[in-house]
Amino acid sequence: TQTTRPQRLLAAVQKNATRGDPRSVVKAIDQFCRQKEWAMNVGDEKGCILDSVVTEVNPATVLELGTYCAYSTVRIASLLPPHAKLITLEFNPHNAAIARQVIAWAGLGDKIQLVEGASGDWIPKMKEKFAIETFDLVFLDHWKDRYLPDTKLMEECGLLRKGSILLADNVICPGTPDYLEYIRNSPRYKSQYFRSHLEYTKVEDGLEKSVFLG
Ligand SMILES: O=C(NCCNC(=O)c1cc(-c2ccc(F)cc2)cc(O)c1O)c1cc(O)ncn1
Ligand SMILES: [Mg+2]
Repeated sequence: TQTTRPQRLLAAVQKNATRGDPRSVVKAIDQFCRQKEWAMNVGDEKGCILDSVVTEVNPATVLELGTYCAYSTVRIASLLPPHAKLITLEFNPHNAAIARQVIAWAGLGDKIQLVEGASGDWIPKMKEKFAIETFDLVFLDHWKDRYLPDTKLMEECGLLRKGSILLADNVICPGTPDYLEYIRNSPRYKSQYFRSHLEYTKVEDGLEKSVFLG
């Protein structure tokens, strides 16, 4: 029977990446997406911007919304300090199953907790379920119409502290107009746009980095 794109992406990781070497997993996925099939990973160009933000923030707690095949999950976790924790939420059970295997191949199982379900359901449970106070860094890369409601929900649930960083993918393509409007005009955030391109293409896209001012 026909395989899915996430299954073919996982096969490329298992074929071309070295077990326990997260950067080789990232490289294998980028090669697959450039040479074989496009997939909606943040990619290598925006990935370099993501790397620079992660190393600058040096977060102890990270929340990723939208795991997909765990490309950015592995990319972020490979840069975290020893006892840091990354929680990643994925709605789609098939994607989650593939992501778990990519994370395992990278050898990052002890840094990453993958949670299956809808972000709107899980965000209010974060504190009690995962003994989290606040997140130092949030990477938004899930459904584009969930960025704004989930950001408001994180504020309401006290998951952001003065200095928490939100980094949002795809603010141009596919686009998150309501989120951009809110975050750029809210007195509670200081925002900065990093211009780039949609993964593996020449189409404009970018990342929006926002500091929560408390
Ligand atoms: O997270 C869930 N989907 C992936 C979100 N990510 C995207 O949709 C996404 C899309 C694109 C993209 C860009 C151009 C184009 F022509 C087609 C797709 C790029 C990206 O970089 C993304 O991140 C999800 C699934 C589900 O069933 N329920 C809840 N959430
Ligand atoms: Mg994206």
